Amino acid sequence: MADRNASPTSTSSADSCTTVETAPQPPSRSSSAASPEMSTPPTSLGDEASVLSDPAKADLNTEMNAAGPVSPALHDAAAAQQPTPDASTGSRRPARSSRASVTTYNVQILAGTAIHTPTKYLEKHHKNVLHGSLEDLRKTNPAPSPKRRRSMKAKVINLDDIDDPAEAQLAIEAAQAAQRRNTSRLDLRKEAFRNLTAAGDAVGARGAGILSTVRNTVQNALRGASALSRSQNDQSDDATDQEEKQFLKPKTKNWEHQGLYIGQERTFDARRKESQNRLRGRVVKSKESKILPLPMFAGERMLSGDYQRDFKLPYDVYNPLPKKVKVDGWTKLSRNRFIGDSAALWKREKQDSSSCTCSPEEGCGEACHNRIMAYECDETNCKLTPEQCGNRPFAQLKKRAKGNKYDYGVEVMETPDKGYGVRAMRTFEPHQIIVEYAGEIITMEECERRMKQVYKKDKCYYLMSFDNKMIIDATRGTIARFVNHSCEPNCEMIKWTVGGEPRMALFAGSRGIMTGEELTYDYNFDPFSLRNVQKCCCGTERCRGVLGPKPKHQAQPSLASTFLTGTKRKLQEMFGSGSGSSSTQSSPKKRRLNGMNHAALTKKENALAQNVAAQEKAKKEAAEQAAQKASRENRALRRSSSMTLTTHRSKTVHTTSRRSLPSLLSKRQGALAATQRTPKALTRQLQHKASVGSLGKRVLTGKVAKLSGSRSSVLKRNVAARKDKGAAESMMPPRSPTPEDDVVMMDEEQEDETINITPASLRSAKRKTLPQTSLPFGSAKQTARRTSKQSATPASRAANTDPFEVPDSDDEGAVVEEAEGSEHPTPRTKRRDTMGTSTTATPSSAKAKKTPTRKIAVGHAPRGRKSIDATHVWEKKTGNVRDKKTGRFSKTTI
Ligand SMILES: C[S@@+](CC[C@H](N)C(=O)[O-])C[C@H]1O[C@@H](n2cnc3c(N)ncnc32)[C@H](O)[C@@H]1O
Repeated sequence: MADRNASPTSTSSADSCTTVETAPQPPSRSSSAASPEMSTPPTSLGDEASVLSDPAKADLNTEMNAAGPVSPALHDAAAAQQPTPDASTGSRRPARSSRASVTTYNVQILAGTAIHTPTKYLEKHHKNVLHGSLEDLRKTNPAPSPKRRRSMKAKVINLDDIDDPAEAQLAIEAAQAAQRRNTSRLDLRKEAFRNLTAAGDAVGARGAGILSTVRNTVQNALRGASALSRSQNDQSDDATDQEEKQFLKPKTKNWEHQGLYIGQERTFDARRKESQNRLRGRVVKSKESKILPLPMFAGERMLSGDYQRDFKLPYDVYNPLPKKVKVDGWTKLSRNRFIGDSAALWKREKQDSSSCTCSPEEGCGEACHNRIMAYECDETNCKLTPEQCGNRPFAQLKKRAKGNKYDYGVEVMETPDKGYGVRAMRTFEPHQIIVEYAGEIITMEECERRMKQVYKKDKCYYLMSFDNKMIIDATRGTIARFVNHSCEPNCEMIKWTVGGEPRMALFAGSRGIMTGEELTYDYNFDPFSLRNVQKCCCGTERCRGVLGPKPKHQAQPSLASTFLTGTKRKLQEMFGSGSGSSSTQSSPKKRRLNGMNHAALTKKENALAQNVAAQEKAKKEAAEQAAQKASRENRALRRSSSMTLTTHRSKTVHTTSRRSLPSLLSKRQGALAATQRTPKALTRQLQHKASVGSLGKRVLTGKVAKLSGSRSSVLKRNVAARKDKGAAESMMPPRSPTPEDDVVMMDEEQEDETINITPASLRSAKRKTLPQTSLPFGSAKQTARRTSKQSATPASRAANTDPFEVPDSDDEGAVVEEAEGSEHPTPRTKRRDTMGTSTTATPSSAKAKKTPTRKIAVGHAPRGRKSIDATHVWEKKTGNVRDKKTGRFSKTTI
């Protein structure tokens, strides 16, 4: 070991393999150079103690300064003094480290792939091999400051000064590393200088002058280079310090410096797609002024108009959920799946063959037929390409699902009081599709079974009624199942037909959706039983308090609906007085209401019930108001009935004018026609009217008689009575029909029709009345003729007889009628029908006979006026002029 220690000191890093040359040893020390141990330098830290214990090595000083590398000349000299292994004796090749002149390279270092931290510096290594962990070392010897480190570099470190062997080792390694850094470049320069000197020697005195100039230049350059190198070193140290500082400092967000509009041009519209914004930005960019106006002039402008703009918050500002929410017990399905019998029972309706006729310019926009009907366009029903067509929301959704999560655009979130919810991760345009509501399609029976058995303890239900009386159960379904209810929602759940199949999806409302908004829609929730009524926590201004059904739209009460609300049945419904009646029992809605009433009484302390009670109260108040209104109407009805009936009894016609009577009669016929359709309803109505008095009873008898078969007898009697008094009547001053008259008639008719009238039927009736205005007079006349010939029964003909008209024997089969309720009588064409009785008809009335529902519109003045116009047109067209006295038409001969 002693001999080995006497070998030329060279330390090598196991990892770097770079030979570090140290000062040459005096020859005396290399006396035992031939010793084989000499060529075995300490290669492991295990040898460290022996190395450091060697006095020869302990004396060794390592130069650490930048100019430290030994010149090759010196190096060569030293090499010359080095004992060479005895060729004769040395059967062994000397160790590589002993060949001081040989420079070894580490390919990893040269390639830059070397690991920076040699194993020996690693914590574990130090712990095991050295004295304690690096951490402890660091504590006892705190790292020098960068300044001190620099000064240390300039110093020659005497290893004797270092007590701690580990630190000594580190110092040596650091010195070697520093030397390595500096030598490579400087060695090249020195090499160049040496070559020049050698060249000068070679060329002799002649070229010495030139070469000395060159040498001076090189020397200067070298000096500059070394200065540069030093400054570079300093700079690199500074850069390292900077880096360290950067590393320690927490990262700052861009938006903290640049504001909420970061990356958003002035033209940015948060509701548009990124691509659209980019496109828009490119167009408008050139116009934008880069200089901001002074605030004193711009304040108002910036607060309003074009300058007011939405911004998009960076995701990490609004995202309070850094972690993805994991929902237990949710099996994700991405499309509908039939369960049990549902597949067999499902009626696959063929999609209507209607196709849109949009042009590429229109691009299936708002006016697209398919869009209006909530049909998705595809190649079978739209001739545009997918790129041109703007009505393929489900296809769009499919494409989005393949993109990243921001394309998909929704994520589950946790709400404070509603459990999970769904939030937008992007903006959505108004009415843009967001996510499909898909799940298991089950039958009603299966739904009931699941409710009773599987979900009986659940508080959240994911059931939604679907097409074909089926239910979508999204307990296993898409993320749409988590969308919560709101009384003022920002989305809508809409059923679409896609490729002939119905599908449900959530669409953005008319306001669009901003990034980060919670998505909601109105559940219009049917709780099935009071036990399921849930308190609503939507927190909106118009919150209904419970997850209950939507209140019916409070439309402006039309004249017809006003009368509808006045009927007995409606009143009974509202007051619930007829709770024992079959009609009340049969209505599930009413059953629910009654149930809710009962529960509200029993659960006094329950806040939920209070809400329900409040709703009930509001409903009752509304009903009371309606009742008051109805009683006013009833009074009017009584007055009017008694007036009309009085005239009948006393056989004096002094309350109806010549003009109004026919219309009155035709209205009665309308009522009669209605009674034929709904005898039960009439009976109820008559029972109600019976309470009016004895006169009412007469009417009641009469009407019941009609029901039993002799429906026209009463009218005939009345007509006869009127005929008797025709002359007297014609003398009477004509009385314009009062609103009360109209009320009576409308009420009668409405009451008769009540059972069958729905808002839809009203609408359809309205629609049916409209075309008459555009009906060509001639065709109407023909229709009327046809109608009178084909459908008029003797009874109806009798009923239609105008008591004030003298039958005209000349015009056989003509139909004559006066516009009902018209203030201006329509010129009448009077024809005798085959039975010898005359009927009246206008274009409109002719049609009315075909469509009895039009009786609802009896008494509308505009119809009369329009008929007049039509007659005039006909007169003009045909050249026939009506004789006002006879009412006949004759050809004008001018
Ligand atoms: C279809 S789930 C919606 C997702 C549900 N929040 C969850 O955590 O799974 C319907 C249930 O959510 C709750 N919910 C939805 N909207 C609510 C609201 N506005 N107020 C209170 N609860 C609500 C009710 O419990 C309801 O039965």
